Amino acid sequence: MGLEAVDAAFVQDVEHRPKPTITEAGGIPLIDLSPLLAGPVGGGDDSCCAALRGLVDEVEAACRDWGFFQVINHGVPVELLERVQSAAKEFFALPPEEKRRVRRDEENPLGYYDTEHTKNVRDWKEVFDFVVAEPTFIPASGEPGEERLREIKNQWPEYPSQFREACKEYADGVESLAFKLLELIALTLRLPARRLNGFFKDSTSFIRLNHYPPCPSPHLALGVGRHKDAGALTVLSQDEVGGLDVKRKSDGEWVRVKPIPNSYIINVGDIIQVWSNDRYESAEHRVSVNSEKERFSIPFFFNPAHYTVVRPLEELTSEEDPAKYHEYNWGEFFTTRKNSNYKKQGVENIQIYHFKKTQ
Ligand SMILES: O=C(O)CCC(=O)C(=O)O
Ligand SMILES: [Fe+2]
Repeated sequence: MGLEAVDAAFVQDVEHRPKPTITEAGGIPLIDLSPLLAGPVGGGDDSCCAALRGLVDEVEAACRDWGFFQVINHGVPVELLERVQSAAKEFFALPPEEKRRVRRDEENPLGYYDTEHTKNVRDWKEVFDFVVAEPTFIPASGEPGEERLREIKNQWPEYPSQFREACKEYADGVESLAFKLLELIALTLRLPARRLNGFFKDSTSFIRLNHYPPCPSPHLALGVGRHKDAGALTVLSQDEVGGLDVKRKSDGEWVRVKPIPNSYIINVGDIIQVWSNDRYESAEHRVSVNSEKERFSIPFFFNPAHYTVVRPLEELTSEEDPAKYHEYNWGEFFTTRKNSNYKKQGVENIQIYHFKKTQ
């Protein structure tokens, strides 16, 4: 990033700065997905069912108590991850002018950038974003009732030469894991396994390659400021350095997610919070940086089609348990959030609680 000392734009307000010591999150559930390797979530013979039921119970408790869990035996081939990790490392090691050839701008939100703001404070990171589905459409503006669409296009760098292929193959692998998790979550809500799949037909899912360079003032800045993920689910791979902190629901303490080789970190996003009418809550999280080691991570943001109207599922609401949210259009939300993260603004950006009904 070419910055020696921390520029004021990166400095967090005192109450949001990371403490010098942090608790390791021993309690974050670790879930073994091997019962899923046998076949589709909804089908299967009786021998798989006891294991699948056990798995559904574990996922339910994790979504309810944490909004976060880690999975192993997830079925994504490790070679796909290794290939995209080395492509990301090589890309971020390129000279700034080379990376800027695929820089995002106000027109196209995809590609390289190092100027993201979370809640109006600049993040200590550089990223490369690409969408999984080609073409991907979003509303032309975040204005309510906008009918014009705009295609957002991937921008691929010339170097490293295997970058595009590695990204695309990884996207396919991690997307199939996301669908399995979605089906498991549907089962935890006592819905048919495939109840939520249709929302992802024209998905706006995207993958972000994150690079957090060593930071001279890790007690003042954050790699990503505290936030909740706006989409349905996030499937994250982090390297061995560590730095992801989750706000523990039980006591509001920030706890560090321990890196586990060849695992994924899964978190419920705002859309599942709304669909489930608050049975599950998206957990607040952030990324701390350190002065010695750079860190790489790769989240897959599993997002529905832009035209999805997000509202509590009718199966999960009743007269006694009415919808806790006003409905909203996902494309509008997504476009508004993308625009506001691009530069510092005077006001808070769009948040899910803005749609909460007053009780
Ligand atoms: O780098 C990480 O571990 C998490 C990043 C994150 O939370 C995000 O990009 O939304
Ligand atoms: Fe996040």
